[in-house]
Amino acid sequence: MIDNNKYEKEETIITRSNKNDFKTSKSKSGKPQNISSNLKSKKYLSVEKNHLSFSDDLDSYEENLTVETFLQNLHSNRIINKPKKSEIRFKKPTPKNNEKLDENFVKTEKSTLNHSLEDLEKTVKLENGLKISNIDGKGRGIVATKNFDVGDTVLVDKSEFYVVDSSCLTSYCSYCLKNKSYVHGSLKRCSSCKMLYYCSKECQKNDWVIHKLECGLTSGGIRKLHTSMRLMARVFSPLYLKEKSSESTLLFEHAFNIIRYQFESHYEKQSEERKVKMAQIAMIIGKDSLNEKVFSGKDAIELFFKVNFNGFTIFDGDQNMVGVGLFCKAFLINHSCSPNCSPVFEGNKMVLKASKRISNGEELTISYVDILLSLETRRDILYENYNFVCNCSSCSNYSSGNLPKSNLQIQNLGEDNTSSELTNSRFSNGIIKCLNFEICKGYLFSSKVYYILIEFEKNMQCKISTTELFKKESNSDIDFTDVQLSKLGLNEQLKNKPQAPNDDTDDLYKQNFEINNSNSLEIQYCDDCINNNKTHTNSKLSSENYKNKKTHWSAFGDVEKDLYTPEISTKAREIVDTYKSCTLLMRQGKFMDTAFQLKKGISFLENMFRFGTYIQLMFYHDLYLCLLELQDYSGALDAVSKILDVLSDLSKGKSSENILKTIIYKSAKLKLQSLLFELESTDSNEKLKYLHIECSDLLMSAGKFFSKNSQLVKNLYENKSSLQILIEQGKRFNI
Ligand SMILES: C[S@@+](CC[C@H](N)C(=O)[O-])C[C@H]1O[C@@H](n2cnc3c(N)ncnc32)[C@H](O)[C@@H]1O
Repeated sequence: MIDNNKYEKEETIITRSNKNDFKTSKSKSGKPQNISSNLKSKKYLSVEKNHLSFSDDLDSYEENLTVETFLQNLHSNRIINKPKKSEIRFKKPTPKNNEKLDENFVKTEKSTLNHSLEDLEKTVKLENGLKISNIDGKGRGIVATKNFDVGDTVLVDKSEFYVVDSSCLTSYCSYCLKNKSYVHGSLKRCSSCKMLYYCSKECQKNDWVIHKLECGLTSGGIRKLHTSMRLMARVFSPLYLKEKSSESTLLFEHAFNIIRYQFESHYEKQSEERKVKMAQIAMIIGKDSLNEKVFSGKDAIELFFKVNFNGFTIFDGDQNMVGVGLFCKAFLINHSCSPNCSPVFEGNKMVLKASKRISNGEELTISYVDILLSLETRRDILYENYNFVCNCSSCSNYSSGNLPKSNLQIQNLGEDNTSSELTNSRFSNGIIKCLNFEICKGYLFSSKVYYILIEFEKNMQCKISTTELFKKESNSDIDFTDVQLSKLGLNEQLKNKPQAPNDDTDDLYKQNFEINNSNSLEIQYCDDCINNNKTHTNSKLSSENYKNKKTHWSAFGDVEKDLYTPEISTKAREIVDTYKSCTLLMRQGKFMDTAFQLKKGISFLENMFRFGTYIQLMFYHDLYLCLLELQDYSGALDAVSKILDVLSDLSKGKSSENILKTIIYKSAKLKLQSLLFELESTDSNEKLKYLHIECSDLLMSAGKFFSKNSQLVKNLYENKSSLQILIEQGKRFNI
């Protein structure tokens, strides 16, 4: 079934005749009939970093379909047997109609959500040291029955149902999830659906049993199934298994039953609109099983919600998002914005590591969202996607107010006076990403603008005139620029100066912000972040700044005055210090040293996640800058936690060379790219010297860890031609 890269050959339309197989039909034109031609989804179940992945953000497929009509039609087999459009256009149900819904369900097996925890434990089979418990206000959860140290593996869980995300199907083997760069030869495409890729025939063969339905749906004409829909097709596959007793089919069935009977669906809490969306998907994917009444309509819809609410984003060793999977133990882990565990993946295997010390009796938690998001944003995501309001310590500490709100709207008035958005939702909490971020890597932010931002965030739009942005302030360690913020209706807001938490910060506010009468405001911003959008390059790597250790990226100056409790501030300082040295070391390519530095500051890890939240709230911009810098190199938190994994493994006498290599490789590659970028725009001798030092550092550090023949080194040297340019340039300047 592997295509052997004959992509150009004519597409085959497959009709499977076995009664268990999925049938596709031909349209008059001879092309596969598109049974979802009315699918109009633009967005689909999104997969976000550190999320349990899904949100059912589908646009409606069939606007007037209701759950009730879906079910009614289902039972009269009208929907399944190719309904006419007119037949499935019904009015929205009244609540009364809704009540009738249940009567229409074909009852299959009852959900076992209410079964005893002991039964669940027998089914799920957790490892020693863990048990399932009811957790107040959260449903079921997993609790430690022994102590775990930071870095310990707490749980290992292999997914039976997972998919490579549609955006990267060509880069990963759909079975073993290996990236193509680690595969001998190229990935081969499934000749049937022409959508999935495999690294070997063996992988394709192993995947076939679970890919079959997905393959049929795809080759049946729905050429571009969403990631989520493909996952759902996979979940349905065990219903079509022929060899009922083989080991793998038993595993699939076991997993399927856990998903079907144990995953939470939040069905009752879902809006009619959402249910309709799921019904539409059920019509497409679960068609046959619904026809054969293996499932009731409600069961099918619920199953889709279950898949929706319980998926994990899978990452590869480089922390790139690969796809989504369902994990039949880990689904029980509840969320906290200050979690004590963090999942890492080896293919479809999740390894849950303790990111904090976990005591006997403590609940295991992971973060379903990016902890660097603002409280408000986290809340929105959690409520929207997982139907709960988080009450963890990070959230409740701040629920009483005094929070910077998100959604600061700042517009950049370009030279031609066209306005364009400067905001970035991820860093919406007062940190404004430069429009040209990919080039500039710049953020507008400073703890000094903290208070003013809070004010601005209250529904107003500010305009920044770029012509005023670039006056440098001399004698400043950090490059600041005076920014003229002309405002829209700001008068009242500015007169009512924002409340600072204490006198010191109030003074700080006074020193830094001047309100003038002409409806404009002088404000100081970190300059390099927004330095001339058009020409700004990666200034953090510029030689001058590097040598003087005072780039705006390494503004490791004093942490600003305490904005919150002394305890938090002290912790923040410690972390800033740790980050400071880590960032520097990492920037120099001294990864081993970075690791040791991190080991020294091991308490950093314990607080890393917790402070992920505080960092942004407090606007300790130095700390945040460090984070960003680390992130630039190798995915910040992930890289750091990986380094720590390495350390903890090393200290247990194990070697995690591969992890370290991956970090180094990725970091090195990124660094190289930045250097080359710099190089292209430089004509200064001085700078070239610096670039060469950087490069040799880079290669030396790479050389420390790689054998010359390793794939990683080969990959790194793929950039050889660019390196060559660098060397040639160096020769010209006698370096
Ligand atoms: C992946 S499941 C976790 C296991 C779940 N408690 C159960 O019993 O199946 C996610 C669901 O658990 C609940 N949950 C997770 N974390 C929570 C938290 N911090 N507070 C309240 N509910 C939470 C929500 O209902 C959420 O949709």
